[in-house]
Amino acid sequence: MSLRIAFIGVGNMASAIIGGLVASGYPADKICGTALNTDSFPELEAKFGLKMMASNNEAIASADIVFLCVKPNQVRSVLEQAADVISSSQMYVSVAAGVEISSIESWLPTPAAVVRSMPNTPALVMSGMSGLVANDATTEEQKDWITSVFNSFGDCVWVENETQMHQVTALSGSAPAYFFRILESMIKSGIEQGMSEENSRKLAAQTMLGAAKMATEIDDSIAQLRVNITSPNGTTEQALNSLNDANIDKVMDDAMRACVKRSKELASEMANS
Ligand SMILES: NC(=O)C1=CN([C@@H]2O[C@H](COP(=O)(O)OP(=O)(O)OC[C@H]3O[C@@H](n4cnc5c(N)ncnc54)[C@H](O)[C@@H]3O)[C@@H](O)[C@H]2O)C=CC1
Ligand SMILES: O=C(O)[C@@H]1CCC=N1
Repeated sequence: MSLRIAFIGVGNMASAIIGGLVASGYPADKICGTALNTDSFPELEAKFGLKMMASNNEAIASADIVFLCVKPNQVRSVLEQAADVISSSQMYVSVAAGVEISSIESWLPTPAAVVRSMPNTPALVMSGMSGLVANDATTEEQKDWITSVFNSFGDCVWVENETQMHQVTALSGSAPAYFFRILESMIKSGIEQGMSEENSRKLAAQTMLGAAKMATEIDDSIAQLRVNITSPNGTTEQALNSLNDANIDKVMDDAMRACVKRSKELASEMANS
């Protein structure tokens, strides 16, 4: 029997997860969701087949598993307002960046299984990547169930300790945006050099997909995959020299560290809210 799932805050991230779940065959009649904008309900119901509800508490009361998909600063009020309908037999799964398990535990009226996740939007196209960590109340069976849910829209890893969720955020949660930013620059340059936007986008984006497939499916080191393309004194070497001159390692390290820094700030803001 499929467990009943409530998604509190159906926006970008919840839509991506729900889309993956439904596409993988999870029965949509076991899924409900809430959002502030009730005008979006007909479209969401038509798209996913789930039931949208105006009341978080009704949705939470009806569920075995509650996905907390509101913005980080909303998690506390959602849980505190639902105190009367929360039970210790439910499992709470948060996607909120920077919100620590101990904060969620302190906002729940009763001890319960809590999983903290950091998914990413490629879940929309079944290519998501998520980091997961659970509290001690979460059983191995519940973890297996969560693994299968997160695998339904991509892949996932359980991290060794919760602190590593900051690095997960930098490596995968926020990272699709870095790759989109790089694509934007490549496409812009292609257009400025006379290519159509359509061809520039197709050439660059399909190449990013192909490179990612090679990086995930071929056992060679990433450096070796790069070397295989780089003929001595050829075209690639010139492009890589330009990236190295711009100190690409430092650019990416700075970006990752800025992401981790904000994730830590969010965690302490949420813990003290
Ligand atoms: N967008 C992303 O790439 C990722 C987002 N996240 C996390 O996912 C969470 C949601 O982010 P997005 O989906 O991007 O935001 P979003 O703004 O697209 O969605 C949030 C949804 O929550 C609803 N909402 C707000 N307050 C509510 C309340 N009190 N009760 C019920 N619904 C409420 C809004 O109507 C909206 O539908 C955040 O905590 C974020 O940290 C995590 C990983 C990746
Ligand atoms: O930017 C954010 O805060 C969220 C978390 C990871 C991706 N988006």
